[in-house]
Amino acid sequence: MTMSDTVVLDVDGLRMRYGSVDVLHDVTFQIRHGEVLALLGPNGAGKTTTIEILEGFRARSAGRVQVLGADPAHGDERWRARLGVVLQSWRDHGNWRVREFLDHLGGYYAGYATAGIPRPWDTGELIRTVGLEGQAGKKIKTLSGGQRRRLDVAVGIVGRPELLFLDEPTASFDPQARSDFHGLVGELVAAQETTVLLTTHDLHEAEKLADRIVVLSGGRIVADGTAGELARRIAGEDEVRWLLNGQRFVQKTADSTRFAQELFARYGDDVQELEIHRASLEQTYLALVRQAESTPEATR
Ligand SMILES: Nc1ncnc2c1ncn2[C@@H]1O[C@H](COP(=O)(O)OP(=O)(O)OP(=O)(O)O)[C@@H](O)[C@H]1O
Repeated sequence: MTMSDTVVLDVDGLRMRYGSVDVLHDVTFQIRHGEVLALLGPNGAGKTTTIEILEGFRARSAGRVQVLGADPAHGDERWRARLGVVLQSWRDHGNWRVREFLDHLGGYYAGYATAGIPRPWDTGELIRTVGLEGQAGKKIKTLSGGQRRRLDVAVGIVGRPELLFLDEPTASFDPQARSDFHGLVGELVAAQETTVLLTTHDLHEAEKLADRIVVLSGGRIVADGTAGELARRIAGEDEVRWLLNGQRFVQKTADSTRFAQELFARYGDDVQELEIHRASLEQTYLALVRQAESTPEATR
């Protein structure tokens, strides 16, 4: 995947209030072309609200938002054709057959093709890409859960979106379907250079797919960086364990690679059973959320 410096999504000081309750406070982040960004956060943190504002489905209370160069509150059809949204699961159109349904939806995008981006995606090629060749002639209502999710993805990308929104894409997937889906998104990003904004509660998914992670807690961004950067900042140090002349040692260090090099330089083959434990994204995430939740409102 190539990431460029072009900012495709720019959120600055975003606020959202439902009635008298503020649910987003001064949310600021950017996404660059070709980047996969995972938006993480506990239930009620404001992820779906943020995504809906960015998609143009919900009006914000304040702040500046630019998505593919336009304000989503005023995005026209041409702008919308450049976005892809993978919804929770396609329940309608059960009597349509997979190929005719995708053909039909693709028709909406034909007028929005550009010199660089042929729209829509050729239906046969799209069906192969999402792995539904065997179901192309079947009615949607006869598809299994995993096959439906593949269809959801096909619906989301039929217009070859420049920016793809995935809101909890693998919730309720079995491990095989989840793994297939991750492969599919990885291929899409690599081949099409699509930019992706993903929300998930699955930290392995975030670690696997995302170049960058933004953590939202109580409507505020509490962290923004790569999984490695967040781990180093929050969990701090790696733990190195080894056995030397029959004795066990444990050492915390900020630079475990250098520590191990020095250990071998000093003791050579006498160092045995070396283990390096890095903080997992899960530990980091839980620490971040705990820290945010224990900070008094007035000091944030
Ligand atoms: N239409 C609405 N009217 C009033 N309050 C709402 C509305 N939609 C969401 N909220 C509130 O806004 C807050 C943020 O909700 P949101 O759905 O954006 O969170 P989330 O991070 O997506 O949560 P989850 O992980 O549970 O999906 C919550 O406190 C929720 O109760």
